[in-house]
Amino acid sequence: MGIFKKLGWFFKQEKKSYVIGVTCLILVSVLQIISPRIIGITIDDIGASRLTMSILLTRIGILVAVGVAQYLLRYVWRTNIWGSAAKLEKTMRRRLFHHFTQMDNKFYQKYRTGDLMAHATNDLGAIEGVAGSGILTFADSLVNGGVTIIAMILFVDWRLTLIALLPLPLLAITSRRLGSKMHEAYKEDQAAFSSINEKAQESITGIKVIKTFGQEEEDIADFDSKIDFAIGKIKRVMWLDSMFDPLITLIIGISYVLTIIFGSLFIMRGDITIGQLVSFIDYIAMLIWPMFAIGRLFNVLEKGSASYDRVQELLDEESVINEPENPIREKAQGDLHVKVDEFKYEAAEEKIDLKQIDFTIKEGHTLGIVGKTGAGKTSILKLIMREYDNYQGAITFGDHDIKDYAFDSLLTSIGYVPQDHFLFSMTIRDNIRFAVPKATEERVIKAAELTAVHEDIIGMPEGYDTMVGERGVSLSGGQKQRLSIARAVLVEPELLILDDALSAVDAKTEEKILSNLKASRGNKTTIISAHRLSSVMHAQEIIVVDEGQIIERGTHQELLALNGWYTKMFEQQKLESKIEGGDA
Ligand SMILES: Nc1ncnc2c1ncn2[C@@H]1O[C@H](COP(=O)(O)OP(=O)(O)OP(=O)(O)O)[C@@H](O)[C@H]1O
Repeated sequence: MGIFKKLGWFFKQEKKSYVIGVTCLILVSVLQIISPRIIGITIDDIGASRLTMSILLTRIGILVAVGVAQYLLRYVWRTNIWGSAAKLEKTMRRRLFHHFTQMDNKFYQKYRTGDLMAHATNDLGAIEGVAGSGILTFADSLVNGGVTIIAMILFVDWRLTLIALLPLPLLAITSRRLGSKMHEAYKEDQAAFSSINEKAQESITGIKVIKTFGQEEEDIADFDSKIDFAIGKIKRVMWLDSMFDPLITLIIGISYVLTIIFGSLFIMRGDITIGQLVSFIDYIAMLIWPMFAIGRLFNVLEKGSASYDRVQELLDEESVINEPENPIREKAQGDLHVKVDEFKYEAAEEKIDLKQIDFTIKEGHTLGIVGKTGAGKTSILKLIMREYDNYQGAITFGDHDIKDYAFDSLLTSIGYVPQDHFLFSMTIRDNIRFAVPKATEERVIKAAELTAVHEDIIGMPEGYDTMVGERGVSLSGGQKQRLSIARAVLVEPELLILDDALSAVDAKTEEKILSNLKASRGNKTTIISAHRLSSVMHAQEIIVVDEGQIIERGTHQELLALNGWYTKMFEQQKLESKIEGGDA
């Protein structure tokens, strides 16, 4: 029942619909007791030879009117209660999705995609169940059951009612016990479902790797073990659930036996008529559903409650990256100054991921960041994009610290092209104009030309209308990279960040893209992080990062003169491209 309290905010919000719905449910229950009563009276009238045609027709008329009224009332409660339940699902779905969009990297490291998907599907479905079938079964079991019992007392005999209901406490005791077990079992069941979801998502995404390494059998075995585990959990839920139904059948059976034995005695003693006993037996039949409803109610409520707790746990997670109270809403632009004294991904870890990083990029200039893999290049870029706040030092963009800007002001000024590019399941055109959905065709084409991908696109069967993503055309790594750059370039960002974004394009195309960018971006700033030194050669400043620190800095010429890591790499790469027959 705690879930009703947890969802109190929603029931308050939808008070009107629920009052109408539950009132109609009560009226249906009240109308329901009329038919057995009329049948009972009619049987007694037949026994006493009192039944005339006009009485019979009047009673048939009443039965029809009751039937029609029930039909209409049922329609009203259904639309009100089911309609509200759908609203709850929509509200929770939006709340959860909005929360997902607000969360930081740590959140996505903690929760896997499959787990989040399980929350957004199964759990929300179970919560909706409370507002729909939960309320229905709750009202039905209480109202229907209550009204029927009152009818039994009023129209037949209170003693017989008491006798027939003797087995009921058994139901109450068992329901209480099973309820708490069900809550725990369902929580475990949902956690197991999350882990299947995670596994399925990972296996589908990584299917190429699995196949390449011939790990299909192992992956299937792993999946099987997860399914077996989940089935064990589901079985327990079903086992607990299935305890209710036989119990209810048993209780009803005992009630029938008691009714026949004591009802016959009461007739013989002249306390009730045969017609009243017939009505009574009808009323007992009418108690079957409310009793089953109680069983289902516990199931629905415990599932809903466990799911609500799971979803609430996600909603309670707070992002550590937040906007200040009065954020700066002007567009971030100007010189970029990065001064990071120390940064660790995990405060508890000893390893320092960045230290003494200090550089300024003048507005309109280009900075190159190079260094071996794992040196800290991407980490610097992540800090500029405010993915982490827990560093010592300050990063200013224009006149303000990046932490003082509204997210929108800072992030719309930055066009970021990550190493692991991601294209959506939409047309090439929509992928390019993702951040500016209303961009004209000219702007889209210009962005594609700048990034040397236009020719590739028009060579595709449906040109810019070609679908990409999971269900679309297969693109090469280089094409994907160039589309990702086009998407960022179209925004004309104040700061364009290319994070090893040209690694899959050949040296000639890279040169073309870089010179296009240089010519088109005027006084806008660019950061290029790369392994291939030819990507950064023309930058006004290049920093060499190693183990989270800047070990060399200067222009291409200055760095060559240093005769350090940069020079060594440059010579090595020149040799490699000569061997490959390239001309970079
Ligand atoms: N989310 C994270 N949590 C903890 N450590 C991380 C995280 N991301 C990166 N690191 C660590 O920070 C260090 C620097 O990584 P970073 O990705 O910045 O290197 P990089 O120079 O961009 O490497 P590459 O050229 O291979 O992309 C690495 O030791 C890496 O393991």
